[in-house]
Amino acid sequence: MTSTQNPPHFVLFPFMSKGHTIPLLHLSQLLVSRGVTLTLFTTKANRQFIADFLHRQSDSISIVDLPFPNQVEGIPQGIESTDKLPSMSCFPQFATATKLMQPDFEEALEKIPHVTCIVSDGFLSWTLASANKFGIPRLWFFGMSAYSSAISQEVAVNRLLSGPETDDDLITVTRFPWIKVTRNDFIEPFNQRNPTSPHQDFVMEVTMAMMNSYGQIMNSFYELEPQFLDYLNGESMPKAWCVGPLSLAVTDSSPIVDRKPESEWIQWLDLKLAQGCSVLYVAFGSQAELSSKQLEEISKGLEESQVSFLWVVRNYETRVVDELQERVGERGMIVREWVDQLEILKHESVKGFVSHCGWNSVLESICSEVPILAWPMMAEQPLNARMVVEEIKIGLRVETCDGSVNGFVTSEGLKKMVKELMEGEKGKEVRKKVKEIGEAAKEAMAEGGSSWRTLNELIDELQTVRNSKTDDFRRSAGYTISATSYGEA
Ligand SMILES: O=c1ccn([C@@H]2O[C@H](COP(=O)(O)OP(=O)(O)O[C@H]3O[C@H](CO)[C@@H](O)[C@H](O)[C@H]3O)[C@@H](O)[C@H]2O)c(=O)[nH]1
Repeated sequence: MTSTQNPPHFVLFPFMSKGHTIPLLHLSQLLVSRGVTLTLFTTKANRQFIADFLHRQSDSISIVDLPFPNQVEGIPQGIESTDKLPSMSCFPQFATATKLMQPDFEEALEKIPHVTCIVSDGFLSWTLASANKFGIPRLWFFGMSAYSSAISQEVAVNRLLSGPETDDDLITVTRFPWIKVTRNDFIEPFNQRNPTSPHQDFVMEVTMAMMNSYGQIMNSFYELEPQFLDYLNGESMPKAWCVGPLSLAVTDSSPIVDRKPESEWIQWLDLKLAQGCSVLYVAFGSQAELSSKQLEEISKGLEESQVSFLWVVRNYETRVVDELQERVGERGMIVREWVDQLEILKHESVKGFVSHCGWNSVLESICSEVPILAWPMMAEQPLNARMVVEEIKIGLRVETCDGSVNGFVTSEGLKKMVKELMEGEKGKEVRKKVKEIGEAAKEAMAEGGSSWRTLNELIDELQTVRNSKTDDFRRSAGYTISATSYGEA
């Protein structure tokens, strides 16, 4: 690292959603191990989760909690995290409400001397205005893969979704012609022929802030998706810095991770290992919503597959899962609490993962060398599922009854693919592949690896920029893009 006047101090502001917060907490750990001090912004109700995640004794991290806006239409009082929302349809109101935090954020920012940069979630686009006010470079973090970012960009720029007759027609992605997508791979407002909605305004604000920021931090590693990362870095976008998989920041000797006493489910996994049983882990992230009918089919499919399974459920109808637990006895375990997913995936008995393909889950599966049975449910998950199955080939896909990306999955469709993943020939192939990619991930994060070097370069570059004579750091990045020029692209 270059010798400088002021030691590096990063401000981190994660979005109030577990899938967006956790990777930034892992990044905190990597930054602290490189001598960076941090101020982490959150809200009062999220503080405990963050404090529990990080070691309380760490002098290098200060947590500042800001009040979450009161009386937001459609958001029940006291809800400050997307996993607690009554429904994900409230997401646009929730995300838009965060703008009201800007004055408090700026008041707190004023008191922090010598901030090197602000790393904030892509959804907190208003933090760019705050960063500009204080002359601080802003980087955004989304927690998406380069693959899904690149495909989404190509599809939007070339207006590929305005063409197909049906939502399941295959569309060739212009710059990546071996990749075919459908309109069903995208959520609102991206899947609309002529997107016009308040959600679309929110997306435009996020995009404009991204284009006028210093760069983005990506939770991925170069060797996993070189064409897609080269594409993003070749376009007129701020630079993407690939510094992951961030979950590899957690090692058994990690200084800032709290160790918890052994949980009931880890004891159950130990027992399964001793009995020589392979376990299927089933989890759909922190915010997926399942209908009662779909829940019944999953229960039936898991029961009839005859495999040992550990299923982590969230806010689901308890009757269905209680009955399943009774029927399968000790062959299966259903957990309703927040678990340490990484610890589960790393357990030697776990040999398969039925996943919604949230990007953190995909990376955690890669790092634990566990193949995936992909069942995308929302957000960019259908694209992640395509990447997992068709591009990097570390997983299979559940069968939907109509063959559509987001179709209903029957117990038969689930059972058949669970058996293939755990016992079949295709399962063997993806298991071999995920092992290779898992090893490459560890190399990328180890000393001298691509992600290790990139993070060092990023810290050095930001330090140089901040300690240079000019305050206009944006000039060195060489871009200022207006809403009009993006709209015309
Ligand atoms: O009981 C639990 C449940 C979840 N997790 C962790 O929570 C995170 C969940 O992240 P992810 O697998 O990405 O799922 P979501 O919470 O659904 O993530 C949101 O954010 C991701 C990153 O932007 C997107 O890829 C997803 O589509 C979006 O739904 C992972 O680190 C899990 O290990 C736990 O540790 N314990």
